[in-house]
Amino acid sequence: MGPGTDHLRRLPKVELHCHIEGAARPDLVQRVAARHAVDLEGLFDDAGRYRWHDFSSFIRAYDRAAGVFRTEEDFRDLAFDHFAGIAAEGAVYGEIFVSPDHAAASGLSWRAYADGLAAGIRDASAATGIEGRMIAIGVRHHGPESVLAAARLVASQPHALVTGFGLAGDERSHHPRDFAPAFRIAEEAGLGLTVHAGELDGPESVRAALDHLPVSRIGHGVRAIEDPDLVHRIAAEGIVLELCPLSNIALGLYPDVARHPARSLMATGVRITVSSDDPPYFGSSIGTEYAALARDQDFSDSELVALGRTALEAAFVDAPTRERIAASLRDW
Ligand SMILES: Nc1ncnc2[nH]cnc12
Ligand SMILES: [Zn+2]
Repeated sequence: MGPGTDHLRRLPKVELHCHIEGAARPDLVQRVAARHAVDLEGLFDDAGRYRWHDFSSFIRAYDRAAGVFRTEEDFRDLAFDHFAGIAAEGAVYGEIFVSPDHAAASGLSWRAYADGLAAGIRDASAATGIEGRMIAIGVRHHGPESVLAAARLVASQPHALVTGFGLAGDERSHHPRDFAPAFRIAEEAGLGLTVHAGELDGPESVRAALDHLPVSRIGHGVRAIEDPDLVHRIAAEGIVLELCPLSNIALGLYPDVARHPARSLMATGVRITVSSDDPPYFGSSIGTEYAALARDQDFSDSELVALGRTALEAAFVDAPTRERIAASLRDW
């Protein structure tokens, strides 16, 4: 990261968009696989990185690595590793996407899966002071029925640290209106709402999501930049974008950080935040996202802290916790 690394490391950060299964580092996956004698042949390349080359092969590797985690303790270890890691990079608050579908694929109940992850968050909080919450997601390419079942499950079994509901997976499958019933259930359960859009598909996908789903945030949303009217609408409605620049570059949306639309979106009045998405897959981390914007888009310290402030305003967290963390950003 070069000069100023320690300074940037200490700058307080807030992360809204990280998939917990996508945060599983290869060495942790190997350790947990050894517990259960799982064969990992072909999952990693010679340098020990996940092997994938496009969104579909990324999802296949992701699902295979996620399937290694089988017990409540495995998920505790995964959440602890993630939250302790981002705290070491200066994060003071983080949200993770968690997945009822992946819980089921691992042979765990939703309750055991969420309790395991919550134990990891609480242990990391005790060790570092970081706060964390979970957003349950439905997987879009598993279809509307699956997402509806996920919403019903999460709404019928509330968990103190599960404060949001969202939709991830392949944006090119199904129309947002097909998921409106699931979002209505999550909304009635009092959960914060977000949807992945404008990542694998263009601005029309973001517009359809806003037209049909009662969300306050969009996961990515970056390709809204291709439609000035839509950018204006997003700014006017105060919708917060969960930008993930290094993920976008890894998936080939933009050639490099300098040409990522983060600053352009901010300049139009859109409320932006930055996150790592799936760190070991995309060579990202919350710290390197901030450092990349500082280095390649000239974000000043106060602009970087403002990203965290926006993220905290948009966070799916109770008011006292939000206020306590906001105070730590003000003090910096
Ligand atoms: N970048 C991404 N886009 C959509 N769904 C995902 N699930 C995990 N990472 C994702
Ligand atoms: Zn994502």
